[in-house]
Amino acid sequence: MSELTHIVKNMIQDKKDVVLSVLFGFLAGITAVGLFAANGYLISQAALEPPMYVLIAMVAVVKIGSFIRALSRYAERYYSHRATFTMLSDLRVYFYDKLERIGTSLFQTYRSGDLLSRVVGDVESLQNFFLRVLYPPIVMVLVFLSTIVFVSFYSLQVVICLLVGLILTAIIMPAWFAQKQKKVSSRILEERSQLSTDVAEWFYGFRELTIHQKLEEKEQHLVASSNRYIKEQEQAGIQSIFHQSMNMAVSLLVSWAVLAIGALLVAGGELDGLFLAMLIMISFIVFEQSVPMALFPIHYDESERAAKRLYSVVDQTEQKRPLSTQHNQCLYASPSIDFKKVSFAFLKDQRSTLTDVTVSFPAGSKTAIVGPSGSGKSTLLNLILKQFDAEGEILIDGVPISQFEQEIIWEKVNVVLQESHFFYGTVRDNLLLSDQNWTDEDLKQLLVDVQLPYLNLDDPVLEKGQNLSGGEKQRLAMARAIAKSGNLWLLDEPTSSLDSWTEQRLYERLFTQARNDTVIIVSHRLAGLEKMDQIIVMDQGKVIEVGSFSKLMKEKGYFYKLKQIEKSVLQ
Ligand SMILES: Nc1ncnc2c1ncn2[C@@H]1O[C@H](COP(=O)(O)OP(=O)(O)OP(=O)(O)O)[C@@H](O)[C@H]1O
Repeated sequence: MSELTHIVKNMIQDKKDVVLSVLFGFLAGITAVGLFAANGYLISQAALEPPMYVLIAMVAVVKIGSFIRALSRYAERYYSHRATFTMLSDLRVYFYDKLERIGTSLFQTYRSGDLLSRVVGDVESLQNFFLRVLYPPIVMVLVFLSTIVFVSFYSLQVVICLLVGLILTAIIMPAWFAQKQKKVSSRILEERSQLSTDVAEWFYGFRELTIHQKLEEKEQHLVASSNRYIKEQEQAGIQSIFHQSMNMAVSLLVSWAVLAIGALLVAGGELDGLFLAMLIMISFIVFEQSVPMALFPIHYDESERAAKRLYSVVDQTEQKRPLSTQHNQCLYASPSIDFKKVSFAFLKDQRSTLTDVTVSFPAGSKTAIVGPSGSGKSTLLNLILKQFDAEGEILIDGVPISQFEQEIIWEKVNVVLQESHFFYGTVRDNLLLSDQNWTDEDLKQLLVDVQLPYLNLDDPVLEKGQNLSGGEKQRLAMARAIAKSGNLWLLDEPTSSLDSWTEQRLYERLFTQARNDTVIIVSHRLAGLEKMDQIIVMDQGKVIEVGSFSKLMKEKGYFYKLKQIEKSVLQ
């Protein structure tokens, strides 16, 4: 329930639409009852041949009633849908904001398709929360209470009959339907999430599936997933129609009961026959309010599950929120970074990716991190980006990293990771991702500087940079980092696909700009490291050597051996 309470609180911020929906819903319901009551009375009066003006006046009342009912129903739909759309849009923004904070560590727990299904599908499911769960019962109770007060002036027996009908159609039967529907609803959510996950994997892995000739097999799997989802939906559709019909049948039986009770009362002289048709008509229409209650538990259950699934993702972000933001000024200057006994494992109870790492990156220093694949180099950079929480202390300018907003760090860091994403658009669009203030002239010069003089700013870039070579992507990513005005550079093998000549030009450009900045480069290549202030050598998640190039070569340790191997391979 607590998750739905969040959503109710969220909706109450748009109080006006909520109140107007209830108000017009009540007006539409009560005018419908009044209209039918007037019709029933009119029929009975007409049989007694009253003066013409009485009939004309009553027909006029009925006409005005119909008009008010239609207008109120329209206003109710208008305000309730407006409130719903506002709620959905607020929810999307809220969840996007939360997901953005947690970043890539989200994928430790969720597959991308599942996340998509939660953020799109589950938010979509919540549209029924207001439209079918929150306000219709309020309107129903208000209309029923008003009707019962009116009917009590004519017959207490009919009041009891209506109350029994209300309890049956609005409480007992929906509760029974809910039991039956629960399993189906849960299967629908599971199948939707599975389908969404399969579709996402199919798209991401399309090329590999084609090359390994597994496309057809995967397609069949996808079709099977889709068929299961459709079948569950059909099942749910059939059940809900059945439940509505059952509820309607019971409400008609109640009307028959009103007719029988009314007839007995008229025969016994306890009720004026003039009002019998009116009471029957009232019982017909008043259950119009309770028939949709057949679907109330289904929508309630669906909304609750959707809210739970959404908030279970968000709760993670709450736990990871930084403590305070009071030190966010530190990153305006080139920062120093210190790791003190830092250990980290991606998953609990699994082997450590980093173990007792103690290392310093002084302000304005240039550091290279080298070591075999899988030794934890990229993970170390990711910890500086606050992508994950680690044990031990990470300090930026002497302040614990937990006290920095993740966004403040990202804002001030120039990053090139092993894989960079490129968006569908032009070269200009992809460069301006970092800083919108660059002029076309500056951007053209930047392309020349990163050794891409042949690219035009208006050249198209396809989704994920499909029309760019690996080396072009790396140079564009570097240009994007250069276009950003941070003082801390985190570069993870930024030139692994480049030839040595281009690589050297690129580094010249980079070091000219980053003269006073703190630079950390992860590299597999050992050439050109003489210029670095320090080299950190990692192996199996541990820092095994630290020092300048000449110091490490003199010590003839691990780095020296790596260098010898590289030399022998190149000879
Ligand atoms: N998202 C992840 N979830 C679980 N384990 C991961 C994840 N990313 C990396 N690892 C594991 O952590 C270890 C260190 O990975 P990391 O990418 O930091 O190494 P690296 O030294 O940068 O390797 P490379 O030089 O190949 O890029 C590896 O054993 C890897 O399998």
